[in-house]
Amino acid sequence: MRVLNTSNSIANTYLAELRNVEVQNDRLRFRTNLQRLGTLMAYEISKTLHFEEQKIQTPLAITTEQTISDSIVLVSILRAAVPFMNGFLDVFDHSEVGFIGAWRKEETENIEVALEYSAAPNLNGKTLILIDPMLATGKSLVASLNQILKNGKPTSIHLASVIAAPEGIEYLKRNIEVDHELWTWAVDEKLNDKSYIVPGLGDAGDLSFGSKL
Ligand SMILES: O=P(O)(O)OC[C@H]1O[C@H](OP(=O)(O)OP(=O)(O)O)[C@H](O)[C@@H]1O
Ligand SMILES: O=c1cc[nH]c(=O)[nH]1
Ligand SMILES: [Mg+2]
Repeated sequence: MRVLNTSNSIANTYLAELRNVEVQNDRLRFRTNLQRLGTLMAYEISKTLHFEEQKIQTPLAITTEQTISDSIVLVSILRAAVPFMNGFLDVFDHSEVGFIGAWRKEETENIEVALEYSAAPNLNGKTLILIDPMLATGKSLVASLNQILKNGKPTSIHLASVIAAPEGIEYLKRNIEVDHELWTWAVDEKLNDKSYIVPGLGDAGDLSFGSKL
């Protein structure tokens, strides 16, 4: 697991604004901060990918650069992952993109996750980045990963989160057998009796897009 928010950087300011109940009134800022954290995390992940030398003709001469050789597939878990995913897509602009519709059926200590929509490309030989900003119980992420792996065998798997609860991290350890790397900006204290992350930030989907029926 890589927790990125361990040193001072502008990411702390974005995260602070995301958590701040007053700043949260500005939905555009909330989505923008998720997107910025997606951009910065994508940059950090890029440092762990594979590179190959590419010959480039500039207007003046031929030179070489090391460019990423991975075929990246971004898969985002609706809804809350959409703004966070947009940051990844800004960085990995040639990626293929998939979506999974997962939602927590009732918000209790023992939530169940419903999977209703799945659209993703073939994953054989690809680098999969599965994106969901909130890792609470971990059930959405595990159910989505199991679903998406029906599309093939990626070469590597990155799970991208903004805030993770210790309970969710444990759940991933117990329920994901394939090799993967979990990335997060913060590990919070715990879950409450409705399986919300504390201190967390509230409901990321509602804060991004409004409440649902
Ligand atoms: O780790 P878990 O306990 O599964 O919780 C995390 C999930 O909860 C939220 O989804 P939600 O069901 O609220 O849907 P939304 O994104 O549409 O709001 C969030 O977007 C994650 O997908
Ligand atoms: O704290 C939480 C837990 C799940 N989903 C959210 O959006 N927030
Ligand atoms: Mg929600």
